[in-house]
Amino acid sequence: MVPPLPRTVIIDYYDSYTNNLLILFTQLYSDSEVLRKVVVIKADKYDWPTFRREVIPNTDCVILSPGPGRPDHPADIGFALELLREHPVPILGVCLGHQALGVAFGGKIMNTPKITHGHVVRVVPVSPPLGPFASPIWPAEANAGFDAVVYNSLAIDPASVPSELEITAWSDPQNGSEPTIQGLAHKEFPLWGVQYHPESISSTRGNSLLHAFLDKVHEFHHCPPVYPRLEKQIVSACTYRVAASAAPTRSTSPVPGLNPVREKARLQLAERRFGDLGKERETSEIYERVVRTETNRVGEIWLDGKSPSRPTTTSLTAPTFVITYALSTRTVNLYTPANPETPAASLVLHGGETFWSWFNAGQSALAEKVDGEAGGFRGGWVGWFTYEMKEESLAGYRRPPQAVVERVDAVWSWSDKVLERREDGEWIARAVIADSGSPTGADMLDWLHSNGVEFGVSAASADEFISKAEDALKSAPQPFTTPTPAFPQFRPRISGETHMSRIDACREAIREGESYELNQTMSFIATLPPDSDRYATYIRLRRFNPAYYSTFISFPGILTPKGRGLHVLSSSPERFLQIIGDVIEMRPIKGTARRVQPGQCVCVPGRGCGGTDKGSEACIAEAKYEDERRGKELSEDLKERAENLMIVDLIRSDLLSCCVPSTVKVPQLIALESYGVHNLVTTVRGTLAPQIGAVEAVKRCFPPGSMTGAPKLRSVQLLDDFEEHYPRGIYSGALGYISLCGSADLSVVIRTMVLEGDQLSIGAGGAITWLSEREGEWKEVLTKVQSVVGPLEGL
Ligand SMILES: C=C(O[C@@H]1C=C(C(=O)O)C=C[C@H]1O)C(=O)O
Ligand SMILES: NC(=O)CC[C@H](N)C(=O)O
Repeated sequence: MVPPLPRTVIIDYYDSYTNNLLILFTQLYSDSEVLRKVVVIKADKYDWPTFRREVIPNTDCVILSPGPGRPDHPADIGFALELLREHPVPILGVCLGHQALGVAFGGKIMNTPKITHGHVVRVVPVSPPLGPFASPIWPAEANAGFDAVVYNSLAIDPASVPSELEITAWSDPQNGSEPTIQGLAHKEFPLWGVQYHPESISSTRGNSLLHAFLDKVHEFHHCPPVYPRLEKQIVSACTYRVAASAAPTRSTSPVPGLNPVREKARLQLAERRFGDLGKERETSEIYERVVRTETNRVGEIWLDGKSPSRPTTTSLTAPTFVITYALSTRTVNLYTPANPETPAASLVLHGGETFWSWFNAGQSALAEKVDGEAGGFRGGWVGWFTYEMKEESLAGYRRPPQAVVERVDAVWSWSDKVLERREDGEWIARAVIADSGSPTGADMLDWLHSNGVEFGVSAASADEFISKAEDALKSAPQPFTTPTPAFPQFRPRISGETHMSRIDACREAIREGESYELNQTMSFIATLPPDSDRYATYIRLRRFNPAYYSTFISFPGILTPKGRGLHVLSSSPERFLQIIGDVIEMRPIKGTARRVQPGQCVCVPGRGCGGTDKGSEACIAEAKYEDERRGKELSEDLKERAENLMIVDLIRSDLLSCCVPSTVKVPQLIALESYGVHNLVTTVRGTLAPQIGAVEAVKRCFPPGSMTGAPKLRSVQLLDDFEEHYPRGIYSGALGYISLCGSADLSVVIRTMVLEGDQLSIGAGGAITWLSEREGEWKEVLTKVQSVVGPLEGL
């Protein structure tokens, strides 16, 4: 029987897996019960005297989360040792929390004999069973051993286990190394710890462990029929409880207390489908005719999505204004077509406002005014958040010394008119019509409005656009004549040796327990020769390396520290986050292997053509065989699978911060997808909690976990240092659309050329784990860059 749910405080040591514990709760209780009774609180939210005075009397049990660092470092573990020694309520420690239990009573920390992150090990409870494994709730058959995932560099030294504690489980020596302690229990008090991660997607018996713990908690409190609600002030300290903290910020209307008056200004979504018209046409030609000829625009956008084997929707549009944001001065600049090189207006954000909250409130207000079918890009925002926007999204982030130069840290442009090409080739013209006036009602909208910006166009203007699109589709095809010049040769910004020494530093940090995985990156640079056409360069890119998120975005007027003009030529294969209706999906990629290129001969003497008859049937068959072999090898590689699993668990936890807890699921775990390179891809999906706007959801998951490593916060801070605070910029950020209706689709910005002035750059990196080899990782970086820009200078 499942006991009534006690009030549970989960203390989060800034781990990226903590929220996943909520999933275990939802396997035993309903979402609404979990939302009422379980809170996640950051470890530094309270000091010990305050926690003891205000939280302890209002909680029935505590869970200590996993985390980076060591339980014998007060900076990492806060007041946990005092709490454990005083044990006013039952406590369950997970990984770092478990290690803290050992240390609190005198145990010592050592490096585990085999540092392992993201691997499944066999955990074997001692016999006769003790602690949780002796509970009547715990399935007896699991005492023969069960599979669980571990993420640890450190462990309690078995020789140091204090006499008050007993070991409840070991890792199976058949795991290939000396057994390590996997469970501890206090002999007298209800204090338990597990070294493994019961909440990982690939662990078994997670909810049995939680059930056994809660049963113990219930017994400790003499089995009351029901537990009280959590106090308000504890609830408001909770970090995942979406409804509490997601209310739009500082919206200036409606007036509280009044029935909301249905505002006059509404936005209609109009569409015109063209059936078979122009289905056979080249997208580039229509783009040139419809978008590039537009005069009232600040740039051009081609959300291309040119995947060879996975059809995607394409959107073409000429944005009518663009806003940029600079973190260092907290300034928003507005550029309009009247003078695309000088901001028409600037605004400094004040107080607790961030660009995220300001944008979210504006977009949420817009979404409320939309009439028409949601889903996909219906007009609205296209742009990106650079990696540096983590400064305003990541709770606990220690800001670097402010950059002297004012960078362009976020860019979002607006489009009312979009020409879409559906997956099946059909063209659709879309327009946002505002015949009843432009909406206001949030700071962002009011500011834009006061600077002459209108959302939506008149019905007449929409008709004009539809006719223009129709004319283009009906026009006589003209062959593409723009020459597509070769890419300039890129060179690494730092040497391979330097990158590899940073890899060593990453591994050292992992050895010390500071991180489980670090996505270390660097950049490659080139100068675009004068007279080069960036559009033509993009055309070359989409031929050379078509990808699911292929994109061309160009703002010639924006001023960057490297010169005027900011352009993105992207061939990212990776989805960061998609929202359709209330379904949110993320698709992290981890695990990359080189493919056999079309026409490449990989035959060796005795196989295929033996290297003597390139292009022959035997040669082609061997190339196919070798390509598949590389894919299979990647899928079965334990190191690559572990890298992927680590990010999957992190992404689940990110989604739990904005979704209804029980809805966060992994429909596809570690699948092979092969486009320009072979990749391992996982799909994680959930239902967005009510009141969470699209921008807020992006913020809660930003920066993309596959570009940081895990745990996210500590890994990001370490990488900042290792990468010497060189800004990653658009690379590693998120790029795509946020439709005014609330749908969104953003890629993780990888495999992408960024052009600022005439300076081109492309970033690349890879996940470093304890098992990484510096040469292999360096090669992986080169593989990724070469898949986009071809041969590199001097390499
Ligand atoms: C860091 C990059 O890629 C990331 C790292 C990957 C990996 O380690 O296998 C795969 C895809 C991306 O999430 C990059 O392409 O620059
Ligand atoms: N996952 C964890 O909690 C890790 C704990 C500790 N930092 C270690 O590496 O062992």
